[in-house]
Amino acid sequence: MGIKPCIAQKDVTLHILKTFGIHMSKRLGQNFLIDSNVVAGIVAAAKLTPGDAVLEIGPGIGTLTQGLAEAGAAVTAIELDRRLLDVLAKTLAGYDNVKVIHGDILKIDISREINQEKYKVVANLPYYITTPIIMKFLEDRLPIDILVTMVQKEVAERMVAVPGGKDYGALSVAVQYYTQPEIMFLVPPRSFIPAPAVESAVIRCTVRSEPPIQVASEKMFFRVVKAAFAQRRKTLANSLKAGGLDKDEIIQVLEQAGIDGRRRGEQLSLAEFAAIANAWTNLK
Ligand SMILES: C[S@@+](CC[C@H](N)C(=O)[O-])C[C@H]1O[C@@H](n2cnc3c(N)ncnc32)[C@H](O)[C@@H]1O
Repeated sequence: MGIKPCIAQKDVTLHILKTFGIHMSKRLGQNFLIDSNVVAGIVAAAKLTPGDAVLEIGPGIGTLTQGLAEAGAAVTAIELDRRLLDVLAKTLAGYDNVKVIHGDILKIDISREINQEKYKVVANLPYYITTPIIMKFLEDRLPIDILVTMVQKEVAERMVAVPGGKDYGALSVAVQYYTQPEIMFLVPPRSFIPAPAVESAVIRCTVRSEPPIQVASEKMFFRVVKAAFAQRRKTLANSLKAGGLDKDEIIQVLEQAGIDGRRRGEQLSLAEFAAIANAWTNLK
């Protein structure tokens, strides 16, 4: 897909902001999309069919929201910046399939606002809270089937990373435990105003109906993952010690899991983390 910024959309955006006297807030991660190809790419990645319920986080001045509404989605858009509500009332006035709510996505009771059996999350996320938002949605097991979001390129790479590389970490394991993530396309800084300092990527996470591995206790699984990545250079045996096991327990756990304690967390697959967590659970 071509990703040339659309000059017309840039002019429209600047005109709207000027008309409403709005200065974009760095604190709220406001980098607005001005590239209609990127908007179309995000909408396509969400595989929308008319009537699909969509939760959009941070509609800004409504550029992506319009794309979603035109694809026939029933959009619920949550925006924190009160100043943008008047703008959105204007830019989205022609759509009866959009509901805008003023609120903080990390505090709002989402299931009250979007009372659907299944919905999709589509967003150009504020980068300062990308990971907490995605993790909250997944951990809370909201009834989401697809999550399509713009994130920093580095974050996207960490989400899809496989064992052995420098990008593989606790975020990779958690995202891959709950979903099948795919990087859809990269987005250059010039597709936004103001242009961010970093490159971006659109990622699609298809939520799994079942985890890819069997864990006796999810809490224990994530405890092991956290301990293994707390200090990346430590061997697994040392990480487990720091995670709360004594020497004998470590020997037992690793033996039962069939894993060499001299390996490091960054080399372990989800199945191997699960084997350690299950062996640890059996100790108790
Ligand atoms: C990167 S901009 C994207 C704007 C628009 N969707 C676009 O693509 O042009 C992020 C948006 O999220 C909003 N926002 C920031 N923090 C938020 C929060 N905690 N809850 C809801 N919206 C938030 C910002 O005000 C801004 O409108």
